[in-house]
Amino acid sequence: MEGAIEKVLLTEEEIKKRVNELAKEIEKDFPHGDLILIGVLKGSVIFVSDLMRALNLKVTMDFMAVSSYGMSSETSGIVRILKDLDFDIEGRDVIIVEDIIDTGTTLKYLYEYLKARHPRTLKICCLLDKPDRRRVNIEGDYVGFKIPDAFVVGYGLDYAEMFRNLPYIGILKEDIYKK
Ligand SMILES: O=P(O)(O)OC[C@H]1O[C@H](OP(=O)(O)OP(=O)(O)O)[C@H](O)[C@@H]1O
Ligand SMILES: Nc1nc2[nH]cnc2c(=O)[nH]1
Repeated sequence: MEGAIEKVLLTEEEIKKRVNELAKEIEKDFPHGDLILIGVLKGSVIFVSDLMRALNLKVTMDFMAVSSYGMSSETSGIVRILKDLDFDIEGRDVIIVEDIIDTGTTLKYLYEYLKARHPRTLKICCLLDKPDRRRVNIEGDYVGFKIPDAFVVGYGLDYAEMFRNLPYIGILKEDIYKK
């Protein structure tokens, strides 16, 4: 698995430190807690688990499953909802937790979809942001790291469902996905 990685972009330690900082920013904005964190499956599963444990607040957790990349390293441009929320979010403070904003297609779609359910507040927390690749206008409220335009894996992020379990974030060698 390690042989497929061109370069380690963010180490386990760097990610941990930044996740703790993001949790502090969220605690400052929502001192009374009672937040709903919505993890976006599958990529955000490790990030949302770590973020939730770093938050010293009352939080509940829900998940949506969406997919637009499938087995590819390029977006299909079509977001498919594979699992919807279990809870009603009307009148609640909600944070969408994502692993990455790339073209922005997934988050833009999700943001509008959830906004229509009338939460009291709706924020976006994403670990990684690739601003150079943006195709639609959407930004994170809490952003872990801005990264260059390269296809990254690890810490939840996959290529064809592999590499999610790497503890760090690495740039995938081009010959793996450009075959
Ligand atoms: O900004 P975008 O260009 O839309 O890309 C971001 C999305 O791509 C990945 O999801 P993917 O469709 O690969 O599903 P996964 O989370 O199950 O890996 C990632 O988890 C984001 O949801
Ligand atoms: N694994 C992975 N998924 C993505 N989805 C959008 N951009 C990326 C990326 O760089 N890596």
